[in-house]
Amino acid sequence: MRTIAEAFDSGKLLIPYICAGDPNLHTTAQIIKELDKLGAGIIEVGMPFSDPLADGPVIQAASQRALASGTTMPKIFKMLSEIKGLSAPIVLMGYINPIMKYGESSFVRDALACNVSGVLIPDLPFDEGKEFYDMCASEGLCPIYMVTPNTDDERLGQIGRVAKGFLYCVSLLGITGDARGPIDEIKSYMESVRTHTSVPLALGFGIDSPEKVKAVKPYVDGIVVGSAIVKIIAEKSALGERAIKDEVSTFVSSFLRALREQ
Ligand SMILES: O=P(O)(O)OC[C@@H](O)[C@@H](O)c1c[nH]c2ccccc12
Repeated sequence: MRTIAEAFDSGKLLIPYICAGDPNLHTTAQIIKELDKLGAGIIEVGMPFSDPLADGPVIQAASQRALASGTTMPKIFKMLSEIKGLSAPIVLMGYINPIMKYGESSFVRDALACNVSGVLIPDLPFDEGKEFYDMCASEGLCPIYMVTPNTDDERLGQIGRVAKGFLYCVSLLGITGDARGPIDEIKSYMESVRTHTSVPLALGFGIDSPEKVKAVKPYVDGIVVGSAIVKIIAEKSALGERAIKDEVSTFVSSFLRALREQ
């Protein structure tokens, strides 16, 4: 498996997000392997939570389905530990409550044991989470920080200096799956973030078509696509694992083509 830095060295990355356990963990493992095979640069794996406040209706519903199918953190770790030979690094996305319940240091230890490269916690701001994030960084698990179009220069500077792996630039003030993203001023937004950090910049929220990929790719190093993929998984769920995998594959391939086309 590559490191996050090695992944970005290979070019601009597509970073698909899926929710672990939606519709079940066996299917999640198959989708992860398929995304890796297609050329996903990094794979963001969400840990379902009952109250996912940064998420829009599509990912909220996925979280509910995943919890209903019996998904827990130990089972997610087990699923990840059984996948061999991935080249895309895995970033775990989750809310702080379940991580605290699991135990912060156990979480870091178990994530590293199944080769997780980074962790993204939308409800733990970098200053409040300093102790936890420092522990992650010193153990070799990249804390992935988020910035938004209204993060001021002082804070951008503070975050930019300590950022590890990549910086997650939220494309608008909103929640996941917001089709209005990204904001019109995307060029100046990304240029301004870039003056504050040396790590690669990934843009996410509301990027739901190959056209949007083409529009933003000059300014970014990576593009996160979540709700658009999760929607397909939901739509194909009743048809079974094979149908989900095929449909996700076709869809993600069109995004990869848009990213790679000159
Ligand atoms: O769903 P979108 O709009 O494509 O945005 C990516 C997003 O899903 C993924 O990165 C993510 C899922 N849940 C989150 C919570 C906070 C931040 C980011 C996320």
